[in-house]
Parts: sequence; structure tokens; C-alpha cells
Amino acid sequence: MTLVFVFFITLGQVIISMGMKFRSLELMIFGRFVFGIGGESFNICINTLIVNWFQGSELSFAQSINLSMIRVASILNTFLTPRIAEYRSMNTCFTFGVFVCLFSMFSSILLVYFDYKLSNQGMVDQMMASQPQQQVSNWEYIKNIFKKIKKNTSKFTQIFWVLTCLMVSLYITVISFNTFSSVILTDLWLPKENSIQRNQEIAGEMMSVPYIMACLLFPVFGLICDKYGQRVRLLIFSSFLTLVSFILLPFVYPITSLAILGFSYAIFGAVIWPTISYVVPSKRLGIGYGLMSSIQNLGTGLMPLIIAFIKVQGNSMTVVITFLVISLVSIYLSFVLQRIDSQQKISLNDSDQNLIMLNLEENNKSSYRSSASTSQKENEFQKSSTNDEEDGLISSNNHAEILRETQEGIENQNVEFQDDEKQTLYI
Ligand SMILES: C[C@H](N)C(=O)N[C@@H](CCCCN)C(=O)O
Repeated sequence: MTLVFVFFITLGQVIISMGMKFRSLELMIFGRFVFGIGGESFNICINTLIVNWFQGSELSFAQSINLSMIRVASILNTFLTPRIAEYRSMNTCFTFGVFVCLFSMFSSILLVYFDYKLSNQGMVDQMMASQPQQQVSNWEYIKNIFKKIKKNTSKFTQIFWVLTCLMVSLYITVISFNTFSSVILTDLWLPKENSIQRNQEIAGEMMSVPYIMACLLFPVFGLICDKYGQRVRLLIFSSFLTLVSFILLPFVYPITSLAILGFSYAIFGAVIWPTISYVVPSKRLGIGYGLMSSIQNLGTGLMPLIIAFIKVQGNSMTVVITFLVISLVSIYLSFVLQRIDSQQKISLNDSDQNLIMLNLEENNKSSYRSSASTSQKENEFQKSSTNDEEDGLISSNNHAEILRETQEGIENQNVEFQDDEKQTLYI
């Protein structure tokens, strides 16, 4: 699927640049639509892939390197695009984008090749090929996908939903704020006697501060998180930082508040993406990331409309107050997260990633056991697992998981137990 999505991204960019060439706004919007289908889905594939390779060891570090690279690309884009447009033309900017996408496509082919070669997937495919597969129609296949999404979604825990809401509110304060920061900074801070273009240049430079800050700090917080855990505490701290940033914005020269916002982003970005894999069982991770990204995009997509309305009704100060209120929501949600987390056997603050994973799989198994206790549910499960095999949707994942579980089982026998609680889990 990774290759399909990167193909959509490239195709989208080609359509956008054709729209630019032929001066067709409709074509450009359609291109953005195609690009968006590929982009966000590609993100989900990459998240899942990183988890598959790094869970249990340097997961946060790996995710934060990924985030840093994304932000380096944003900064490069802010720097390069106006210059290419100035020295060449707008068309060249868009064509340059197509070449960047082609480069991504080439990198993805390498990625998929190495992932396939180095993982158990080759073995799993052989196993699958030796099993008879029942053919289903495309319609049945799509219907099964929706059935599975519904079935899996209902199994997500409270902690997943709180984490998702927290992610939305935190991302709004960075991504949606970034959309409006140019106007806010110009209104609140930049001299009225400057030309509009000059103020836009200054605001543009200021706007890159949170991203520069974050791209430098992501790996640091990734490492901290891998070594010391403290995920929920870091999220609480990061939520407070966003509040401080918006309180300071109208009163202190904006570089300070933007740097604090970048600091906050570096923390929650490095913590939140890997944490999802500790609250969603590996079998449902793709759907988990997908759902979370959809909700996040819905939030960050709707927010500019709401903010634009608030700006028209009020002024830039009202917009800052709105972001301040959203920061308060983040603080509230982070405390709700802490409360739920404190009721778990193993906290997300624990530094032992394997232990958190084992706890998750253990909880998952026990919820399965209790749900299978009634014969009706037992039948449902048998039916659905037969369906899973029949429609060939998740079976390869399951096989990969069985292989991984077996490996883990062997590894876990060598783990030194630290206390009774942990001992019970490992056993
Ligand atoms: C906006 C987009 N949906 C998003 O969330 N982007 C993240 C990067 C996610 C990468 C996770 N491996 C961002 O921080 O920009």
C-alpha cells in the first residue's frame, strides 16, 4: 500500500502543476485532493512501519527522527519556494515539487524492498501462498473492510480516545495557529508603517521558529522518552507550555512565545505518535493510526474556518484567546489521561517499553477471553476469524504477529524480573 499512496502523492502533484500551467484553479484543487488521499495514508503506513521495526527499543527516537525530517522539509520549502519563484517562475516551483515526489517514490520503493527482504513477510507470503484462498467479489471485499473498521473501532479503549482528543487539541495549537500566525504577528507586533510585503517577510521568518525549534529537539525528546518513559507527564508539561506560549504572545516579543510553542511541539510530537502503539494492540495499529489521523485532520481542517469566523467577528487578540482556551482543553485532557493511566497495571510513564506492550497484549487477550465466555460471542469470533481468513484482509498481519509473538516468548524467558507486578506480566 505504501507504494500506492506515494503514487497518489506524485499523481496529485503532477495534476497541481498542470493546473498551474493551464491556470486552472479547479484542476489544482483536484490535484490537492488526490495528493491528500496519498499523503495522509502514506503517513499511516510509515507510522505502522516504524512501529513494526522499532517497538520495544528506540521507537520514540525513530518516530522523532521521522518528525524532524518532515519539519526540515517544511523549513526547506519555506526557504526554497519563494526563491525559485523569484529567480525562475511559479511553474518551476511546481515542477520542482514533482521531482521531489519522484524522489520520494524512488525512496519508497527502496523502503518497501528492504522492509520485505529483512522482515518475516517473505516467509509469511510463502505460508499464505500454500493455503487455499477463497475468492470474494470487490464489493464484498469493500463491505468487509467497513465491517472490520466498525468492529475494531468499537474495541478501542478509553485511553485511546482521550489520547486522540489530546492530539487534536495540541496539534490545533501548532498547525492551525501556524496558518494564522502571519496575520496575528503582523497585527499584534509588526510596525504599521512597514510595507505589507516587509511585514509578511518578517512574520514568515518568525513563523518558522516553532518548526526549527521542534526539528532540533524532536530527537532529544525521542531519546528521553525511550530512556525514561514519562510519557503522560511529558504530555502534561507540553500542554502547560502551549498555555504559557499563548499567555506571553501579546506581551513579550513573539520569538519567545514561538520558541516555547516549538518546545511544546517537540515534546508532544515525540511522545504522542509512539504512545499510540502502546494503547492499540499491534493487530489494530493501522486502523488506530488511521482513525487518529482522520480525527486530527478533521480538527485541524475545520479549525481555520472557525478561527476565520472569530477573526472577522473580533480581532487578532480574540484569536489568541481562542488558542489559549484550546490550550486549557489540552491541559484538562492531559490530566484525564493521567487519571486513566494511573488505573492501569503498567503506566505509560514506565520506561520499560516491552512491559507496556506486554500489558497491552495481556489486557487485549483477557478482554478477548471475557468476550468469548458467552457462546454467542464465541460463535461471532469464530465466524469473524473465518471471514478474516476468507477475505485475506488481515491474515498476513496475524501470521506476522504469531511469528513475532513466538520470538518474543523466547526472548522474554531471558528477561530479569524487577518486581512482583512485572513478574506476573512476563509470565
Ligand atoms: C498534519 C499531519 N496529519 C500530521 O499529523 N503531521 C505530523 C507528522 C506525523 C508523522 C508521524 N510519524 C506533524 O507533526 O506534522
